[in-house]
Amino acid sequence: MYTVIKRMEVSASHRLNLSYRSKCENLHGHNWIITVYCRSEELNADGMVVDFTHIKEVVMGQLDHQNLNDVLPCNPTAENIARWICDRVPHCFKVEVQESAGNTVVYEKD
Ligand SMILES: Nc1nc2c(c(=O)[nH]1)N=C([C@H](O)[C@H](O)COP(=O)(O)OP(=O)(O)OP(=O)(O)O)CN2
Ligand SMILES: [Zn+2]
Repeated sequence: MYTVIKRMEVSASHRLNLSYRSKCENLHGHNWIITVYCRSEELNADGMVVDFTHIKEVVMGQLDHQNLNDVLPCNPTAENIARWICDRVPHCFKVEVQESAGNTVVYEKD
């Protein structure tokens, strides 16, 4: 079994739509540290599970320096960001989204 791990820093903005009053309803930014895990028993013809560059294109290409409310079709919480990435990267089984030093979400496929 091979595991590819790609870590990236995404600078972006968001505002959360919440059912309670919160400062997070206001537009603000984070430097999210995003770690993507991909796993496969087999390598492709290029000898890879998935190219690091492809993972970067999916994540950075679509999220970096964007307003995540304009990109995700749902509330851009760390949980939804993690799921959104996992659904788009080939062979991805886990995504960690660290919003700040003390706040991290992990999404894993069943
Ligand atoms: N489960 C989640 N909780 C919260 C999320 C989230 O995505 N998932 N997101 C937010 C907001 O993005 C908010 O901007 C977080 O702001 P922050 O200042 O980091 O939050 P805290 O004050 O709780 O963090 P400290 O590290 O304690 O300063 C809020 N919640
Ligand atoms: Zn936030």
